[in-house]
Amino acid sequence: MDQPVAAEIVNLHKTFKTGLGKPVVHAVRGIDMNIRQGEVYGLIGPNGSGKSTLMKALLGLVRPTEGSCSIFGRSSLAPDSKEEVGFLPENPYFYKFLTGAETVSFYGRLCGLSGKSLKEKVRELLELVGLADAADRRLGGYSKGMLQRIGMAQALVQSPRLLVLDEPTAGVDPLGSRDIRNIIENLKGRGMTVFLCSHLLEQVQEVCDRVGVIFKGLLIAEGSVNELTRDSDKQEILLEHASPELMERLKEMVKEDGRAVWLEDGHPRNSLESVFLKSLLEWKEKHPNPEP
Ligand SMILES: Nc1ncnc2c1ncn2[C@@H]1O[C@H](COP(=O)(O)OP(=O)(O)OP(=O)(O)O)[C@@H](O)[C@H]1O
Repeated sequence: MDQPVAAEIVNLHKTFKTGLGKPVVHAVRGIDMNIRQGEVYGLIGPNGSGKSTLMKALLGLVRPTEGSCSIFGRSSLAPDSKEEVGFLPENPYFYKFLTGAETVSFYGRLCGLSGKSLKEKVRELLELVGLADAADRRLGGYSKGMLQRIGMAQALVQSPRLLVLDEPTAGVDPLGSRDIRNIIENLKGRGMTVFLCSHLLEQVQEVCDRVGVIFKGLLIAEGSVNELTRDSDKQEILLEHASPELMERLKEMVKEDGRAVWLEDGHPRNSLESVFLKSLLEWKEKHPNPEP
């Protein structure tokens, strides 16, 4: 049975006027989409395809030209719909002179937290995003990946049930991206619904349960990662240490059956990103205390 819906987008259209006598821009052209409770949904699409506009409409930051958006059954245009949602924008701005702890505390106060509960929340979130050790360092000295993680802590400060992330790993190196993916997986394990957009397809593939593909304001494909990536016309057999003779025999058998058979160069490929991460992890294991 399908999970209950966390966010619903119905026949969403958004056009922008760009000036007197100039043509309007159709950023989103009639999108229907559901984000189910507890899932990680990834929206992918090239630059200018309408991802941010759709997210902003869902967050009630832009008013639909036509159609509607709702979060846990409440219209996105209603102020109380914001109570359940945390947002990390594409290029968040933070005060560089504040420390990590002060930053999260600042956003916590804006959300009405104070005293012991605020202190406890700040500690818990810095722990969750892996910045407990950097809590008292100023943001001016944080890396891009650390800033994105502080951004996630900020988005989580009011304990939302839906987390919306606009390009959470943009400009972050593969190690930093992996940290962010781990946080998303951890949040999913705690029952959080996550809606993210990205053009880093491989990362979306690794972390998302379902993916929507948006192009020129239209949702042109949607499904689970398995459904979308499976080539149902073909089957792949992986053999360990197969001898050339065995390979020849197998090829002959398949040919006798009248089917096409391909033998690439014999070995399946890992993604460059997974090779890069694996090499770094192996090196770190071998060098637990590297020289600075
Ligand atoms: N405020 C605005 N005024 C006019 N046009 C806009 C406005 N916001 C977005 N657009 C246009 O709407 C279209 C979709 O933009 P949007 O930012 O939603 O795309 P995107 O997929 O998020 O792109 P990117 O990956 O580059 O962030 C683009 O043609 C953009 O120029």
